[in-house]
Amino acid sequence: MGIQKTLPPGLDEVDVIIAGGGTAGCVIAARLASALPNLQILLLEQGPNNFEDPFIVNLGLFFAHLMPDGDKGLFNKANPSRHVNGRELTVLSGGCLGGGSSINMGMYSRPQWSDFDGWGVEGWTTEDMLRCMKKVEDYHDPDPEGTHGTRGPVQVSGGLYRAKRAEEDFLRALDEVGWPIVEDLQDLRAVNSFARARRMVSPEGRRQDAAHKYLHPRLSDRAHSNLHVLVETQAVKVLVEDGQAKGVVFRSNPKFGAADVSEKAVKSRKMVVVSGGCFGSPTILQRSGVGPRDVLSKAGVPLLVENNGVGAGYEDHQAMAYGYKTSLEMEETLNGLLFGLTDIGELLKNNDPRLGYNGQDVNGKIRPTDEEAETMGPAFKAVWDAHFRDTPDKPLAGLSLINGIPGLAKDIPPASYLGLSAFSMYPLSRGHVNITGPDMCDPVDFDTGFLADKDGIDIKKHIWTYKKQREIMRRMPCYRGEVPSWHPPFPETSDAVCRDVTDALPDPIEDIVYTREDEEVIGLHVQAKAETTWHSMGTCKMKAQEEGGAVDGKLGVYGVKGLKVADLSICPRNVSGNTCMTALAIGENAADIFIRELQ
Ligand SMILES: Cc1cc2nc3c(=O)[nH]c(=O)nc-3n(C[C@H](O)[C@H](O)[C@H](O)COP(=O)(O)OP(=O)(O)OC[C@H]3O[C@@H](n4cnc5c(N)ncnc54)[C@H](O)[C@@H]3O)c2cc1C
Repeated sequence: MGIQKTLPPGLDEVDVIIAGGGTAGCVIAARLASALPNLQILLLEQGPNNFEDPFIVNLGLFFAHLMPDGDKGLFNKANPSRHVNGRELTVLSGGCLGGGSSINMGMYSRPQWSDFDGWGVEGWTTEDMLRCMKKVEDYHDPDPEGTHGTRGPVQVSGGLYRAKRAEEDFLRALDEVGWPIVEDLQDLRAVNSFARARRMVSPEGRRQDAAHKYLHPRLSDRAHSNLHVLVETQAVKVLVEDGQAKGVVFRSNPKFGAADVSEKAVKSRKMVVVSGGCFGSPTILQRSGVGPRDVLSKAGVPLLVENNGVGAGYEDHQAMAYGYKTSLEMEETLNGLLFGLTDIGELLKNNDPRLGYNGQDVNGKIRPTDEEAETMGPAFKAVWDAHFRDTPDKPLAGLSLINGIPGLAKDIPPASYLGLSAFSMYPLSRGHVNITGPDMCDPVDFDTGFLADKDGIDIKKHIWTYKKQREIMRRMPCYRGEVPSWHPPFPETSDAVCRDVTDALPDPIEDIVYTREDEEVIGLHVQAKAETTWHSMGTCKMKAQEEGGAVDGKLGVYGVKGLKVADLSICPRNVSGNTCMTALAIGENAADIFIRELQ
């Protein structure tokens, strides 16, 4: 049937239903359809098709999806929280075919070696996941450690464009501060180092989303008549009968103007895979009657299977972004696009190389020394000893040089800014994603949990990172000061106060000395400004049920036969990297597991 918006007559029963056509979902649907040609595979995606959409295939237009009126993303609104100054954060997630991989910034990043091994689940070791990542990748750059794949569908390259002056300035500053620059930051081992960034783009600059790389080729090759895709179709709930998944209740998504939005059912003979991402998966399960007793009772959904792991333990990499003034020319940066001054039509007409550029040229993963950790107080030291000291590959923070103001800047005039984004790799704080009623349109009770850990350790991590990143930026030859609204408001009397400079800082450049009061100012600024990195995960964790897990090592939902979850919601613990490659690798590993079970 290919891609449709309504289920064609005669297709009211299939073998496998995949609810959610995002990053992992597309991989699973494609792999199952190829490996099991005798099985009918149906993929349901709540958002629109993404095929050849210029705002998707051109990575450089990613910022359009951040706009509040974007129709390819889902804007998940969190509850107000005192831990982030009472703000109601909005966390964007993928909302079209290809999910997050269709709208993300395409930054290529992978976890550290200790991450997957640390999950402690058979079949999900780092060796297992490295095999899956290699299966995903077609890596175009030097690979000194031999950890990358070259035969997978997803091309990884530098693309066509780099902002050379900012990149070289930043590398020079890194050298001055003493951070090593390595060839490959993503070899699963590199830490306390930086590298030129790679992107999930082809060498010609085309985005490598999961739908274009896995799904669309199979839908057009005439060899996969068993693969069916319904877009603009919401999976409302899984039909669970006698402890077994029997099908899915769905409806056309009213957001796209369908005339008939009544609920219908499609049956599955063998398996239902929920792959709705960190927000979609727990809410689909809870509407199905699978979840914590109190949540379902409050929402008025009859409890079929008590499963306390569904919806609990939400996490993200909490991010800070810092803006800097520079002597760069406007056209050496992406600020023209970010401030809406560049004519996108012209870029498209001229096939401008910046269309394949995500504005990130250098990335790093950094951690303090044991001695530095010691100076950050006994509570920090306890966390350090428990989570970091014996895993020396684990960074505390990820840094990226951003070739423009790192966000939607309404409060400052257009100019040639640079940004530095710094995110916390393993935050301690946790939130939740729960339904409040039985219907698709009932609001979701979403708590990010950001910065809510009892000893303020997540804030301390950002304070340490703030100081480190600023010392790099101050040493860039093009540095001309900080953008005050994108920095803590240090008092005039402080060494750390933000000032414009008319030239590069003269040598020797001394590190800023921060007082305790300055650190408090940074901490308050973090609470006022911390944002999502869009790396939501962990709301259906794969771990023992008595430890709060929702699914087992074969991704089976505890208490329901034939029901699986496969996306970033299954991550039992965080990973130190941007999460798209992890989601793709989860899709590959899940597909292998399901194929073995379905054969
Ligand atoms: C703006 C943004 C920028 C990012 N930048 C980067 C980056 O540069 N590098 C990187 O590595 N990672 C990045 N990420 C993160 C990465 O893309 C995601 O973590 C990853 O794609 C998530 O994969 P997933 O399979 O878990 O979920 P998704 O890809 O979100 O898939 C879930 C799918 O399920 C669908 N769905 C949800 N509910 C339902 C329902 N009820 N019925 C039917 N369908 C449903 C959704 O529409 C979606 O398509 C970014 C993410 C975003 C949003």
